[in-house]
Amino acid sequence: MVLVVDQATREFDNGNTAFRNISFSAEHGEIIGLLGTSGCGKSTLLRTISGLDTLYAGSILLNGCEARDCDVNIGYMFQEPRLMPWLNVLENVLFGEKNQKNQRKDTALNLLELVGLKGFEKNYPKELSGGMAQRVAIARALFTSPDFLLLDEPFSALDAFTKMQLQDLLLSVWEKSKATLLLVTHDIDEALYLCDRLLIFRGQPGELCKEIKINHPRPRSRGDEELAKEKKHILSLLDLEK
Ligand SMILES: Nc1ncnc2c1ncn2[C@@H]1O[C@H](COP(=O)(O)OP(=O)(O)OP(=O)(O)O)[C@@H](O)[C@H]1O
Repeated sequence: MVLVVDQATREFDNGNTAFRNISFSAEHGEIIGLLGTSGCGKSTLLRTISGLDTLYAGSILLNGCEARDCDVNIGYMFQEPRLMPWLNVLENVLFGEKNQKNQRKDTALNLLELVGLKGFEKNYPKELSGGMAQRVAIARALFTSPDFLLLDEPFSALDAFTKMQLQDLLLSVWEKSKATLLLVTHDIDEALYLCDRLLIFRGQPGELCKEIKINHPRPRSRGDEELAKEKKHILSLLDLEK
């Protein structure tokens, strides 16, 4: 197991507890979806796994090393692309790279081609559509060849068509990189389309109420009847079924 979360809890100074006694694990190359109602601690959990938030109780092991202490290669994507407005597309992908050798530049250019942005390397963020900017964010997240890719609602601000395109793009880059993916999403269809396993969270503080294995082979069909049944099941777990 490349990720082992054991009885993890995050309580803030003001008394808020984001999540409580969470335990799960992930295998190398798995795509895990984190689903749950608003405020049940999904984003905070992702931050603690990334090592950005170190004040958790319990244990979070990444490749056998405690998250707060280790230096694992992690890519992070958010709902908004968070690009540097004063840097062009290529420079955004290369941002933070100390070694400006041509080889790294080639890696960035290859990634931009992979995400469909060949020819836009010199454009600035304000010249891009929302979908294009998120493509840059994907390329940037993959630039360091991360072992783990953490995605916090990465497509939720996009229109339905762009969202579907980028979901397919994510799958195709994952096929090549085989990073372990953790995807926070509110979109059950997206989770069922992309993930190998879903973790369903509930409550405030959030607790893990169910793990669901999605055994469907890829490529999956978005209209699949079995997945539609699974969606109904998830809606009932979240008390959202009408
Ligand atoms: N820095 C903080 N200080 C105090 N409480 C916090 C802090 N960050 C998050 N929380 C609390 O932790 C809980 C979980 O927040 P979090 O953003 O992780 O939930 P979420 O499931 O990602 O929500 P959403 O789906 O709405 O984005 C909330 O009650 C929130 O108020």
